Amino acid sequence: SHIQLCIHFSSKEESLGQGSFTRIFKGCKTDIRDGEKHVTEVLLKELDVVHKNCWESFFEAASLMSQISHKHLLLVYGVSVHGVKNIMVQEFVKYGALDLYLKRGRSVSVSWKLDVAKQLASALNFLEEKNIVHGNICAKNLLLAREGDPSQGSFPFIKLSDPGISVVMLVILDRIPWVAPEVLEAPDNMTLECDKWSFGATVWEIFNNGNAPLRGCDLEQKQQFYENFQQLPPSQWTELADLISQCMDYQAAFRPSCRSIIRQLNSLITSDKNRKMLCTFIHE
Ligand SMILES: N#Cc1ccc(Nc2nc(N)cc(-n3cnc(CCO)c3)n2)cc1
Repeated sequence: SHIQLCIHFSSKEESLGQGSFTRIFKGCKTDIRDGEKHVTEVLLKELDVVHKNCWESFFEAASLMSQISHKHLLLVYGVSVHGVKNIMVQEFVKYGALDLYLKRGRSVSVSWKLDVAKQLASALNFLEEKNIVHGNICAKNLLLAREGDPSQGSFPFIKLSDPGISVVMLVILDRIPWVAPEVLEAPDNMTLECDKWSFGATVWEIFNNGNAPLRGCDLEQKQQFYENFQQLPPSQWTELADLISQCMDYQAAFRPSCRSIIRQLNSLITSDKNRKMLCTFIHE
């Protein structure tokens, strides 16, 4: 059914931040259904006017997300074109982008991080089953809907955001080390395996307080990273480091399936529980 979508800026609040070539604002949308008014908080993602030529890619990202629905995929209500303004209307996710949340020094537990990684893996598994490539898996595109408080037994809840402007548009080098190396050769044949590479880089971010891998490296050094088949600095936790390096295998075909990723995450979760039990046991 055609949902009447009339967007109005509740107030043109200052930008909440930005994505690539976009600025984000908080707004609200009013739906009129069977004569009743429903006002919903929304996130307005506005494509910078200077990057208007990317509007196809911007809308491609929006339509990707609106075709499918899954609990860990961001809900995209629609798009609106006002003159030169291209705006994507998304559900407003309470705590925003995960990288900023982690950088703000929130101390979160290992089990919190593993739970987030597992939620991302299940979103990837869902996309893989539909043979849909996301193309921009990274902590900036993970949105935190619930903080979770393990002492209360509640867990975090994340939503995977739209991929944003396609990697072909962006300076591909800017996406190293999230973009799989084979994409540099052929940018338009992104495969499901590319998302597995990005999954590895994103888990690395989650376990490094949201800090971007290769932070501070210039474009030359980023290119060297791939040319020399380098790996990210491994975690002390060998099993975690193994999972990340399996995902970031330079041979796309060797990267693990989503099922294998989820299986390995489950065993990390179990060994983390055992470690905690052992610690409490020893301290008692
Ligand atoms: N302080 C604060 C605060 C900011 C934002 C939100 N909420 C929200 N909801 C969304 N649907 C998308 C995003 N979002 C954030 N950064 C990007 C660009 C990278 O994707 C997208 N943020 C909540 C709190």
